[in-house]
Amino acid sequence: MIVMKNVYKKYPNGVVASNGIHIEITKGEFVYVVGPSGAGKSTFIKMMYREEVPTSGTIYFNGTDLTKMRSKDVPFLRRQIGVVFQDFKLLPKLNVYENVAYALEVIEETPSAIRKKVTEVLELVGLTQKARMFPNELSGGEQQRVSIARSIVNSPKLVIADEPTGNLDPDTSWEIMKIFERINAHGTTIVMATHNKEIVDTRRNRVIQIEGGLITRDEYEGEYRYEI
Ligand SMILES: Nc1ncnc2c1ncn2[C@@H]1O[C@H](COP(=O)(O)OP(=O)(O)OP(=O)(O)O)[C@@H](O)[C@H]1O
Repeated sequence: MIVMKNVYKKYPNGVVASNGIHIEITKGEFVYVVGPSGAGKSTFIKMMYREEVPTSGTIYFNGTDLTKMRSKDVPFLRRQIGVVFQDFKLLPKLNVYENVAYALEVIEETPSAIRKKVTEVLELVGLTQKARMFPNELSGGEQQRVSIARSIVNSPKLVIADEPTGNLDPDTSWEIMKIFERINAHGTTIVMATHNKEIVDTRRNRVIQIEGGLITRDEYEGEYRYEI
């Protein structure tokens, strides 16, 4: 699904955030990305949905070379990838239903298809009863569930999450984790950057560790451990 070959990324300020990354992530995998702050985790995952472009090297997403992709084709790529952030990034003036529906309206789905899909994903994340509420009326965990619903409403092949439990208490983090596991069980690939040791050590999955812009560990059913 994702293949990175010799990916190097230097920001304009001279910081090298990827220093020769090789990786392959296969359809259906659940992958944690761990490593110390500033290691290059966000840069690594931003390059997967072309939020950042490498300085050199190649990145394939389902056979398409993202480094050669024209800007006009980027929206098409984004429809195949759902993204979840630590700070939710919901639209404050839209209610739960509208926040999720928005992702489909921009791609001009029919109203009946939108209703069907939004209803389904709100059910999946357990927010059917809160569909008419606004983001500021929701708890952090509920807001994150809206943002997950929004990320999957297009039925993406890949969901990328950057510290999705970073702002949540431990119990709520577990609920969010279960939702990601449910999505993964449907065959969707999940790539999740996280600092949550408890989750990584309890729900064992592939662990890719990044330090200083390099992959320093890649283990199946790995632990969280890294030296700070
Ligand atoms: N847009 C940018 N411009 C310049 N430097 C950047 C930019 N984004 C990130 N960096 C730098 O690149 C390095 C890697 O950053 P990145 O955000 O990828 O790390 P991270 O592992 O996700 O960190 P954290 O766990 O703190 O989120 C850091 O030194 C950071 O300051």
